[in-house]
Amino acid sequence: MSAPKIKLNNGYEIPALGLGTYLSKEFDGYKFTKFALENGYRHIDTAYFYENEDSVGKAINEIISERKLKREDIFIVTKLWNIHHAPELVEMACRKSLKNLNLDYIDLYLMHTPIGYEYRGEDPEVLLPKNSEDELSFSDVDYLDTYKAMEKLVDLGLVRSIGVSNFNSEQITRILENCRIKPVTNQVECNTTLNQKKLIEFCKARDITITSYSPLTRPHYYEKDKSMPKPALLDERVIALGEKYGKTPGQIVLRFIYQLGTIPIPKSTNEQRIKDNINIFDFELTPEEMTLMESFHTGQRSVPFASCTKHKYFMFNIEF
Ligand SMILES: NC(=O)C1=CN([C@@H]2O[C@H](COP(=O)(O)OP(=O)(O)OC[C@H]3O[C@@H](n4cnc5c(N)ncnc54)[C@H](OP(=O)(O)O)[C@@H]3O)[C@@H](O)[C@H]2O)C=CC1
Ligand SMILES: O=C1CO[C@H](CO)[C@@H](O)[C@@H]1O
Repeated sequence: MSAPKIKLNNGYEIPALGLGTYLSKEFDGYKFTKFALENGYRHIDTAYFYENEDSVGKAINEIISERKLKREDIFIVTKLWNIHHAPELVEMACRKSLKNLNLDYIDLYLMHTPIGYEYRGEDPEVLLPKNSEDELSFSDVDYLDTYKAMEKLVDLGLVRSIGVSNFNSEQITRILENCRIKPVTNQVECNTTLNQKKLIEFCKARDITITSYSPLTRPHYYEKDKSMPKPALLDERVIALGEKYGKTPGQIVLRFIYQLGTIPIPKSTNEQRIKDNINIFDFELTPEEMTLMESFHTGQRSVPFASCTKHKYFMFNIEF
């Protein structure tokens, strides 16, 4: 099965579900990206920070050279990391991602967060720089300046679309009031525990899509630590809905995230689950079932960026 496509505000189309790749490193990043592309996925989410752009790119290039897909069939998303926010670093960082991916353009380049970290140069490169108190060492680069440098990447043809990730409504407004090229998406955590109804409505009114990360509420986190948000796929009512539709609980959750009007990017390195996770476009939850799925909302985050709360651009201080 493949995902339908959603039109972006710049005319390009994004497949309505993608493969997440955080923690799918090296051979896994390669093997499961390739498997996903062979099984209907056309949208892959990676990031410079994940250190797997090379593995993901290897899978994409093999699929193209084996003539299974063409480059234009695949929508590849990667992200500018927080150490590269200074405007003079943005083009270099993008070119590094392109080199890692071994591609000549990126479909969608996102600013990973509005928060900049200290840049310590290339040798050695430090992705999570710490100060003497062992806290993250921030930079105070204005994300608007970073965004304007990203706009130039579109002019250069290095990226087709740009967007943001982990931005709140005020930060989105500030970008919209000052940008030349609108962001096409805001990639944020969105799942049953944090269903983002207000941010979805806010972005929709401005023709910005929401891409939903951690759409399954990170079941592997809850398994290890019961203080983490509980994934709805463990709930007996969701299991019962799965039985009704002949779907797994994970498919019910992903269908809910899709029916909220967002683009889920579930991560999996399990062949059966990779196939299942995209097989959600042949059934529909009723309004009553959507209400049930909404009842799991508590607002608790799986990815709270707790080490960034002291930064002036910390994004989760306001309601949405
Ligand atoms: N922009 C940002 O700041 C962020 C972006 N992301 C992106 O979003 C992607 C997805 O989010 P992520 O945090 O990985 O969390 P997810 O909610 O996608 O959860 C991934 C976990 O769920 C398991 N899983 C996958 N499918 C199923 C299923 N059908 N039923 C039960 N368990 C399942 C996986 O195990 P298994 O592999 O064994 O199937 C894995 O352990 C990331 O990989 C990344 O690409 C994530 C966080 C932050
Ligand atoms: O993309 C990401 C994956 O998850 C990490 C946390 O576990 C985040 O820090 C990062 O933004």
